[in-house]
Amino acid sequence: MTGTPVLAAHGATVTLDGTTLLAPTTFAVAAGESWCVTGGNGSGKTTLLRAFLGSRSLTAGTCTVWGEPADLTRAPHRRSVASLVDPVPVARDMTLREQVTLVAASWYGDTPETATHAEATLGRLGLAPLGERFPHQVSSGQLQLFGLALTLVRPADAVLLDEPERHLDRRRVGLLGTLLTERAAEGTAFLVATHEPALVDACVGRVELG
Ligand SMILES: Nc1ncnc2c1ncn2[C@@H]1O[C@H](COP(=O)(O)OP(=O)(O)OP(=O)(O)O)[C@@H](O)[C@H]1O
Repeated sequence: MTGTPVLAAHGATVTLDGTTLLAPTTFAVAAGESWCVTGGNGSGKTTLLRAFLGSRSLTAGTCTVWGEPADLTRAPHRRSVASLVDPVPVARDMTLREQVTLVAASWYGDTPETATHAEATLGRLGLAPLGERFPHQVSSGQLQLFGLALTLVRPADAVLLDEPERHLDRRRVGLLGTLLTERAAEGTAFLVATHEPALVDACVGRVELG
């Protein structure tokens, strides 16, 4: 790899009261690469993603974004990283379209790009026909696609996804793999914790934990 990787872990380790949450882990993800994180239940996948988010402190080693420590308090870090790791806040009284548009507007402002990105994301995830519904009026899988829409509608150098296949049928998992490949081709780095072979196949690199 030449240049600074978007995401890099060097001996990243998390222990808590003598328990190992994440064993020492080292790898690097370049711009435009999608990597998966695999391993059994409790092997540390979510812990690793949270370390890159900056919401879980390491006890040894480093997790960096563009060579800087992952730190939620730094605005450049928050600008670089989009994530669907912990549940995204959802407004009960706004439609899916309004919420996706609101997130787009927070990045693209009062420009035509806001509607363009919102509609493209809703369309790509098959949510356009459900745009006028409220969150309680869609299924679990559709709610998962909505969470992905809120994550993917914004620009990001790196996208962290924790088991994005949750509640999705085979066709939607395939769609997600395609989306990942397309967005990576535009330069975004992906780190995806998954138990889904189709998503592993869509990735160019793999970190096996446990
Ligand atoms: N707050 C906590 N206190 C103590 N142990 C924790 C805490 N959070 C997680 N753990 C432990 O850390 C380990 C790693 O958890 P983590 O959620 O990262 O695993 P995972 O690989 O994402 O698992 P899964 O596939 O089940 O989602 C587990 O053994 C878990 O029990």
